[in-house]
Amino acid sequence: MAELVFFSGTMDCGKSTLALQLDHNHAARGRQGIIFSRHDRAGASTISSRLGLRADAVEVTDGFDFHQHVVQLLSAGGKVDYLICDEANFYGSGQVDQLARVVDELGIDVFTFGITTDFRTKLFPGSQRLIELADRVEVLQVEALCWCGARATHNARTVGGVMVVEGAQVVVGDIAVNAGEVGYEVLCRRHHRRRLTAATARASVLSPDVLPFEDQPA
Ligand SMILES: Nc1ncnc2c1ncn2[C@@H]1O[C@H](COP(=O)(O)OP(=O)(O)O)[C@@H](O)[C@H]1O
Ligand SMILES: Cc1cn([C@H]2C[C@H](O)[C@@H](COP(=O)(O)O)O2)c(=O)[nH]c1=O
Repeated sequence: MAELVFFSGTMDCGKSTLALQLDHNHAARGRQGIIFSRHDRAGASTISSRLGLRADAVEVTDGFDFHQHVVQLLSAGGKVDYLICDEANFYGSGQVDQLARVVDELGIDVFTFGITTDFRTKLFPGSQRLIELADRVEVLQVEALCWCGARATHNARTVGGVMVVEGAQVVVGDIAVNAGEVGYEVLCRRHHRRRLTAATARASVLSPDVLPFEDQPA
C-alpha cells in the first residue's frame, strides 16, 4: 500500500542526502519518480545536499497543486511511482493535503523531507500538517550535534554567531557563523533555551568576568 512518509530532523542531519539516495534506489529498480523542492539553498528547481550531490527538481510555488500536476502527467500517458518532496517545511498545509490525496487516490508513494520547527521552536505549517497526516514520521538516524556534544534537536538562527529570536519565519540560509551574516546553528534544547551558541559559549569562557580570581587580597 502506498504511504505518506515524513523524514524529519534538524538542519544538516542528512535529509536531502537521504532524499537523493531514496530516489537513486527506486530509480535503479525501474521505478519512475518526480523530485520536488522549494527554496533550496542552491537555487530554484534544484535539490542539493552538503555531501555534494545535486539534482534537478520541480520548484514548488505558492499556487502549485501536487494532485493536479500528477493527474496531468498520468493523463498524458506518463508513469509515476513515487514523489520525493524536499524542504517540505516550506510547503503550504493545503499542499500537504494534496500529497495525502496522491497517496490515497492514486496509490503513489510520497516521501517528504524537512525540518519540523523554525528558529523560534515553532512548527512550520507544512511540517505541522505532515505530522498530522503522515502514515509514518521517521527521525533521521544521523544525529546533528550541539557544540556541547549532545544531540542537536533545535535550529537556531544566528547573526555573526549570536542567536536571534526576531524575524521572518522563512530566511533561506546555511549553517554558518560568518560575521554579520544570517546563518543557522543546531543546538540541544538546553542551549537553545539559554541562547548559547558555539560562539557565545566560547566568548563567555574567554571573558575575564567568569575567570577564577587569583591573587585576591585576604
Ligand atoms: N565533508 C563531509 N564529509 C562527510 N560527511 C559530510 C561532509 N559534509 C557534510 N556531511 C554530512 O552531510 C550531512 C548534511 O547533509 P544534507 O543532506 O545537506 O543535510 P540536510 O538536508 O538535513 O540539511 C551532515 O550531517 C554530515 O553528516
Ligand atoms: C530554522 C529555519 C531554517 N530556515 C531555512 C534555512 C534553510 O534554507 C532551510 C533548511 O534547510 P536544510 O536543508 O534542512 O538545512 O530552512 C528558515 O527559513 N527558517 C528557520 O527558522
